[in-house]
Amino acid sequence: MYSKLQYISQGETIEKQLYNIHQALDAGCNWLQMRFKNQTQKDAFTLAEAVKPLCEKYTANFIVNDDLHLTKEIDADGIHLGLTDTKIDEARTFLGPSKVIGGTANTFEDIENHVKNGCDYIGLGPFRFTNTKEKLSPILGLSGYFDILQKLKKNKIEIPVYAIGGITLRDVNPLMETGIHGIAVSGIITESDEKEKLIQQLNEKLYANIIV
Ligand SMILES: Cc1ncc(COP(=O)(O)OP(=O)(O)O)c(N)n1
Ligand SMILES: Cc1ncsc1CCOP(=O)(O)O
Ligand SMILES: [Mg+2]
Repeated sequence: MYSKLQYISQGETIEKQLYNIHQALDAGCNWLQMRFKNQTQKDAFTLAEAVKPLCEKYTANFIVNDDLHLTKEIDADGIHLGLTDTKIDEARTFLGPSKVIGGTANTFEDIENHVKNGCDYIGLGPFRFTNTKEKLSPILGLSGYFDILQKLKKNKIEIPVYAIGGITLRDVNPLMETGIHGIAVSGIITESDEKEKLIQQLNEKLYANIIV
């Protein structure tokens, strides 16, 4: 089963990224998306080369944001692609069946298309405004998730959906009630002074109804 908590990395330098990633893994994250925007290919590769063994050490899934060639070159576990990034079907052809491919969605139709094109999970958002990303799609709010998840159920479309965008601890219960699989967060973990405690609290809520 896909982990219910994804950590999306932050940091403007290789050092800051590595620090944030290491801290998040050490505090208990087991799904990492390396998001290193506006960088040279060389720096992105250098960071990915350091992140790969770290994720292996912590047995965390290593997902690369945006960069198809880097995903293949570094042999990451997968990639996350947005609505204006490489198309999901092209990525599937390029990466093969074993890599995880995630796709961003803002509407039910986005999810329908992604599923048709071989996507493995959806990042649905934004839930609310966030400073972590520029040029946000329309904010969904709780009612947006509720409507889209209801439509998925009605149309018998099954794919893990992650809520994303400005999510805090107290949003987890109401979001999970809409039928999402989990959450993808960046700011709350990066900025927390008590990461281990926060991740434990998030996981308690995310896995509350799972019987092992
Ligand atoms: C899990 C998850 N969901 C959505 C996004 C956003 O992807 P995208 O729209 O391509 O924006 P950037 O992250 O590339 O700025 C994501 N990264 N992860
Ligand atoms: C990458 C991305 N895509 C939509 S919102 C977002 C940022 C999520 O980060 P945060 O949890 O800090 O709002
Ligand atoms: Mg993108």
